[in-house]
Amino acid sequence: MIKIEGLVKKYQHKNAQNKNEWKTVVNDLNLHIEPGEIFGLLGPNGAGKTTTIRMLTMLTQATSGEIMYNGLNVKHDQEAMKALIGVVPQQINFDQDLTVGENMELHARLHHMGKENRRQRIAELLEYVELSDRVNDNVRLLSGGMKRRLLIARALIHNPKILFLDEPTVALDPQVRRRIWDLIRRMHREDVTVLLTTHYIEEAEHLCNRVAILNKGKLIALDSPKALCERVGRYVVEWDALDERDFRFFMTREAAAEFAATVDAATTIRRSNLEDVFVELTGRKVNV
Ligand SMILES: Nc1ncnc2c1ncn2[C@@H]1O[C@H](COP(=O)(O)OP(=O)(O)OP(=O)(O)O)[C@@H](O)[C@H]1O
Repeated sequence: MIKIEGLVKKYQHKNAQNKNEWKTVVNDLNLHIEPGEIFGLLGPNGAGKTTTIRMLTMLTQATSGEIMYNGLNVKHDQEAMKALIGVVPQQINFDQDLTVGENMELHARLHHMGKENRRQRIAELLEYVELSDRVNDNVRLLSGGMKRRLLIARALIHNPKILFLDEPTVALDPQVRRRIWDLIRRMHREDVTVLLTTHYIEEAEHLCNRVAILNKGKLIALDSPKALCERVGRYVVEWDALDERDFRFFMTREAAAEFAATVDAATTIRRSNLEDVFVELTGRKVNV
């Protein structure tokens, strides 16, 4: 179980008058994530997702608040916690002069793994992410999707129980994205708790058991994707109004169809999605 209580992060920055002031980028975040969940932090650019992951993975210190993993506290048990977690960063950060196998080896040594254990685990993980045949290639030769898969393999080297992925499929094409999703689902089946950030609505809908929507550092909604969609209405009627697309939500397809029949324009009826939830809650889209 991951327990996040009253988490706050403030950064100092210069305001328009060139004076130092504090900006709160994560604002009193409270979350409990159950073992075995795939949990998504969803929000637009600048919502505070990466900063939250950085605090959870001990890359930056919280200004205040508590983070606990299975009863261990980030402030006091860093070494034990590092053994428990794996991190897939947003930036691809391999040693560019090394091969696929050497990058894995380096990481395994950082985790103080013995020689035989390293050899076995690296072979097993490269097979897992379907990169065994690239073991002797320089990492520069890998495609974007292969690099992401290798980042995942590297993060799993020490058998972590919790895996953090920051925008795991950013800039990948849809087919490659689906392959990464399969990999994440497979880890989930193998009892790894997954916490990922994304600004892809579809990713959150397909993968996550629960989603926390962040906006300007604040938690604005928390539930399963289905329950969040039901909160606004299961169906949407859309039509072209004067200079924009207008829409209304309904709980049943029948109610949506009944309303659509009264609209003096061509209408579309569709299921609601997390993008609709986001627009309803914040008045803006996730992907802008
Ligand atoms: N080291 C820093 N110093 C000052 N401000 C920062 C720092 N890191 C992040 N911020 C600010 O904190 C806010 C939240 O950034 P963060 O990267 O956590 O958002 P995000 O939701 O992950 O967005 P993205 O999808 O763009 O990564 C932004 O306004 C950003 O400019």
